[in-house]
Amino acid sequence: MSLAASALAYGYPAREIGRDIELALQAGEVMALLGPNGHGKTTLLKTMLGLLPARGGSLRLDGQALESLGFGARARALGYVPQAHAGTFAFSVAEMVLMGRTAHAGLFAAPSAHDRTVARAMLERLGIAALAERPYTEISGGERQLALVARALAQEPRYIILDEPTASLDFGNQGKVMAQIRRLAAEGLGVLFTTHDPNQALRYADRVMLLRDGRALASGPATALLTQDNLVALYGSAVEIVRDADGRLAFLPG
Ligand SMILES: Nc1ncnc2c1ncn2[C@@H]1O[C@H](COP(=O)(O)OP(=O)(O)OP(=O)(O)O)[C@@H](O)[C@H]1O
Repeated sequence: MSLAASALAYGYPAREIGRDIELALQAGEVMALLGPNGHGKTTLLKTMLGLLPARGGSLRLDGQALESLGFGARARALGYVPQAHAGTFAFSVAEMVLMGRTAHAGLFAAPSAHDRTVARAMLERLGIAALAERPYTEISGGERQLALVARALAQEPRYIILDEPTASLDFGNQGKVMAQIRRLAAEGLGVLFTTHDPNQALRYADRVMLLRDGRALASGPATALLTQDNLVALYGSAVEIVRDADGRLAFLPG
């Protein structure tokens, strides 16, 4: 069971962003994608989700060509947490999360009691049940981010792809969301997330891909690849390293 890219080239109609991507996200594992701003992380995620057409190579979802699957089959399998955005329509947070169930119920079907139970459980899981009746447009950026994670979980996907899931979260909520990510993998989901924090990748990811200029500088076990030399090569700037008495590492920029 995997979401796999082979010789993948990706980008926009008028512009290639990256190529030669070999990636197989297995069920039950957490993979982090790291790279400098503007080097193709979001574009690669959208391509893996089938939201942007691949420019070359292949994508397979549990062995089947991604493009051969209908929208519904893809939506049931792949959950997406985009970067938090302001949102335009004043749906309540509960309604927003319930929309995650449309992959199961169909766009025009009324949500069932089960759909409502799942959506409610995900609000509680993310600690935002108290926001259920608030308009999505009137909650904070971090609260929106938690609601987007709850919506993707309400979909009950087999793989979940998160674009900077902790970017606007406070310290406590960063830990909560990352703990959820590990829990989802323990429950059998494949999890792929982008982050600008190598420490987060080191702590929570099994494997990492280091993306520079749209290509993989390296891909493999997080503990083996997250080294000072690799991070200097990835970001093109100085990286400091600190080590505690037990030998645990942390990276600092500059
Ligand atoms: N719709 C688009 N059409 C054409 N080019 C785009 C489009 N969206 C993004 N780009 C370009 O694609 C490149 C990669 O952008 P992308 O958003 O994938 O980078 P990223 O690594 O996710 O960046 P960040 O860490 O800043 O979020 C950038 O040069 C960006 O300007």
